[in-house]
Amino acid sequence: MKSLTFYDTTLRDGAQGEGVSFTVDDKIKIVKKLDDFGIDYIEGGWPGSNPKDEEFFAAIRDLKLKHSKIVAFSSTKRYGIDIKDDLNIKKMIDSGVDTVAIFGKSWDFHVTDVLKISLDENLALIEDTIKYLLENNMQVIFDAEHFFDGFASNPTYALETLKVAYEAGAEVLVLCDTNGGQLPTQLASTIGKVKESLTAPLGIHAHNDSDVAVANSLLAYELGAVQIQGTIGGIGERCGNADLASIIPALKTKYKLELSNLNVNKITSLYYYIMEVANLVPENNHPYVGSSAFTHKAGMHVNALQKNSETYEHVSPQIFGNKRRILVSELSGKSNLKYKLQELGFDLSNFTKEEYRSLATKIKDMEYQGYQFEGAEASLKLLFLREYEDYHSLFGVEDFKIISHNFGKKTDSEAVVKLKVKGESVHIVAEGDGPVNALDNALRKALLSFFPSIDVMKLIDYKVRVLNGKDGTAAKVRVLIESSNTEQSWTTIGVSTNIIQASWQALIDSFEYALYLAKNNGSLSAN
Ligand SMILES: CC(=O)SCCNC(=O)CCNC(=O)[C@H](O)C(C)(C)COP(=O)(O)OP(=O)(O)OC[C@H]1O[C@@H](n2cnc3c(N)ncnc32)[C@H](O)[C@@H]1OP(=O)(O)O
Ligand SMILES: CC(=O)C(=O)O
Repeated sequence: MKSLTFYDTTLRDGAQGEGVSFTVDDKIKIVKKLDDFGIDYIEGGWPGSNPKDEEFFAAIRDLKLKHSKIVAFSSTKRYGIDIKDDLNIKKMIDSGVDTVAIFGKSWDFHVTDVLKISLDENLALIEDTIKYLLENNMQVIFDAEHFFDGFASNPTYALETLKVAYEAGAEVLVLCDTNGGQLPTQLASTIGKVKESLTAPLGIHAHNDSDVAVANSLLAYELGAVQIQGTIGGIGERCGNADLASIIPALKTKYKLELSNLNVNKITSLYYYIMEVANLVPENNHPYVGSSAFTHKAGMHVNALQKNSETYEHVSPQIFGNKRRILVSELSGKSNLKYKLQELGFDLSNFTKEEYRSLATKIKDMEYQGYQFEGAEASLKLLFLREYEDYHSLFGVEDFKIISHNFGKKTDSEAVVKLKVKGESVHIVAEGDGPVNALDNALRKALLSFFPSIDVMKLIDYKVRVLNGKDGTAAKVRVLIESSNTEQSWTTIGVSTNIIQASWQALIDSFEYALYLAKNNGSLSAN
């Protein structure tokens, strides 16, 4: 094995992360994505561990993969039994794969204190297991568990475990920083010494307990490792594994590797897909692939970026299928406003310097009051339309009232809203589970008879943030409402010391924006 290979263990070591529990279907979906991305090895699980992993290996047999090899994982054989009777080894062979990864003990302390056998007996476990798997036509990857701690404790023995594994027929020896305690300088020094006494192909499997698993993996590559193991998003036991969604982009752009088997431009979507399937919250500030990785807020930065993107981006987002985003906020100058408003579809050719300045001042004043436009682009767009364009809302708001009824343990709310639509006064009453729901129902009911297309609009998220907690129940709140139609979603904002008033503002913006979109795409079927 000479060229660099990527070994993904999201489905095995990733599944050892707290809160992660893949179904068989999840695992198969992830395999398809990893294969499409171009990962060389996908460690599917431990067939001897549980029925789910066993079922996964049965199901995966019929799946035609373009590139990836599926790997089954287990420990070396149990001490004191015939290998033919070792259920883990048997299930591994029966799993139907032709590549297996075996972890064996490389730390003398683990041999004496966990396996409770002699150092030589452990060497025999490694040798016998690998030879037996080869006799059963398997290719064997040897994971030298706790290799770095083992080398620090007893270098001769740690090296001996590698030599035995290699001589028995393992095709790559993976140096594992199982406890994740290695700092880059220690790790580099150990790999250097291993290379002085061994010419076998080496791999790296780094855990992230010291927050340097990515750095350690890149260093190992620099020092000649030909296999990098990791997980997408760095998920895994304790603090996780080396994150392939950082390692691969770094190898592509910093080390200038071709990586022609990998669809590096799909790594952003791969990351979000796996976080979704794993039911984990993606890190927006994840390097290279996070939605904030190329998001710029500071006015000075946005100004410079428009002159040359290299001023504030170390690499280009497009390489990873990510994109640049510009935020508008109290930290904006004219450059942010220009970029964002053009992106929102406005023609700014006649917009003057003074108009930019007055818009920036208005936004800064509103943010001082508690607004936050970076997360509420629909309200920002409406603000611009209302102030600078020949724009009229399709309805006017005259009044609203909320009454809450308490029936023992249950409270229902009733909203009365008065609108002006097409010159007509509309007076509607609607009920809801709470005041915001009642207002939403009343607005919807009032507008539906004039604009039936509003029917497809839904509220999908409602967030409240207290802005000055020290004022207790009199505190100012910021309400963000996310809504969607069949094609897109948008977020609107309201700020007030009255939560109902703040919600009402965000709701009004949300309905107004829905009608604006419908009018622009020709779906505003007015009666
Ligand atoms: C560093 C890593 O991440 S390695 C991967 C670890 N992953 C997992 O453990 C997840 C899957 N594990 C499981 O489902 C279960 O632990 C099983 C089915 C594998 C084993 O379950 P059990 O037979 O009940 O054993 P248990 O988990 O309690 O203990 C592990 C045994 O394996 C032995 N063992 C540990 N490592 C090795 C090894 N490399 N070679 C041989 N035996 C080993 C231990 O000494 C212990 O033996 P003991 O029962 O004589 O003390
Ligand atoms: C094999 C493995 O997962 C480890 O040593 O961390």
